[in-house]
Amino acid sequence: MRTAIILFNLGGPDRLDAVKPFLFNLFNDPAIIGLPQPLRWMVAQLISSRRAPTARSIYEHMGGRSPIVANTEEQARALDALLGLDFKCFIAMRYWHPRARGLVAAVKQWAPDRVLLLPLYPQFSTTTTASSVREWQREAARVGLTVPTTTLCCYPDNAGFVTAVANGVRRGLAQFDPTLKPRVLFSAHGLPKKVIDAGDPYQEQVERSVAAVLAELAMPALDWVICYQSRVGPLEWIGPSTEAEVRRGGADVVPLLVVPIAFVSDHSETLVELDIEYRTLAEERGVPAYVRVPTVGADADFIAGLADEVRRAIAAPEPIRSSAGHRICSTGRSGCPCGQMGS
Ligand SMILES: C=CC1=C(C)c2cc3[nH]c(cc4nc(cc5[nH]c(cc1n2)c(C)c5CCC(=O)O)C(CCC(=O)O)=C4C)c(C)c3C=C
Ligand SMILES: [Fe+2]
Ligand SMILES: [Fe+2]
Repeated sequence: MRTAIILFNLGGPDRLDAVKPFLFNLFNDPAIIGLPQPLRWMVAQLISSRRAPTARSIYEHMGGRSPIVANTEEQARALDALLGLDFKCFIAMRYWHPRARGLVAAVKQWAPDRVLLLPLYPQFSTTTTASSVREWQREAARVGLTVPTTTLCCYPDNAGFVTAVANGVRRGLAQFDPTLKPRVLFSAHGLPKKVIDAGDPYQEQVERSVAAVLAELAMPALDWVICYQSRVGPLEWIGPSTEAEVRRGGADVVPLLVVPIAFVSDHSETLVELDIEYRTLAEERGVPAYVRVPTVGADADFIAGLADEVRRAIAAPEPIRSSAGHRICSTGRSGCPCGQMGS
């Protein structure tokens, strides 16, 4: 039985000239801006033009490109090595290359008996996982890739993921002067509040990830908070913001340990926003020490956790179907909220 595993992530520009079209693809996604066409197309042109200079300077800090593809390739190689020859990982980024459109033919040519969609987002959101799944379904239908396909919707408290994050927290805490009592900021990508109000389970799943990490750490006296970064646009986003928490760390004069809890590899949101912008803010605000925990990347525990999810998904009974009738969840988790979110 040959299984093609499609690893989804958001993607990022591979050169500075790609910043604007990457942003356009992002804002033209109905999962991000829910306007009808041609209005969405016009708004996406406007916002991507406005955002491009800021985004360009972000990517200039990383040598003019996002490292997200290279980092995802490393994860794919590690997962391939663990799963063996009956499995093959392919990478599909949502807003820049390699994209689903260019990938479906290669997957079809590999002649899998089944396809497993594995988002590199531990927590499900309509803006990320559901959007990637929908694009994959469209592209697979276009080339007649009709083999059974299931989606691993989410794995917020996967044991390997949780252990990898908890180990990162332990290593991070060890970097502080033992007389100091750092505060842990679990930082996740934010979302507009109205997306959560419409029933998106992302925030609840982020909270579930943090609860699992805290349970594994078993440090009842730990000072911690969940916060949300990377806000763009005029809408109200869920909070507290990571930026506000960095300021609070300065006001309270506590050292900060920043832990990415929704990103599983490094890119602009970690290498620039956390490592440059918030570190600078922390220095300006008098935070006594600022340490950022690396993302889980190709950490052995994390990759083993993904392999567990793959094996469990394959063994699961009939997947939960979304309201649109698509197979969206193969976790076998009863009551998994993704099933109601449409695909
Ligand atoms: C405006 C809406 C956005 C929503 C909603 C959103 C959700 C969301 N994004 C990620 C993960 C990533 N985002 C990345 C970049 C990025 N995201 C937005 C906007 C929204 N994201 C923008 C405009 C950008 C581009 C960079 C910038 O201009 O700031 C990336 C990739 C970064 C890279 O490759 O360098 C990731 C990954 C999640 C997990 C999420 C919701 C849960
Ligand atoms: Fe984003
Ligand atoms: Fe699910």
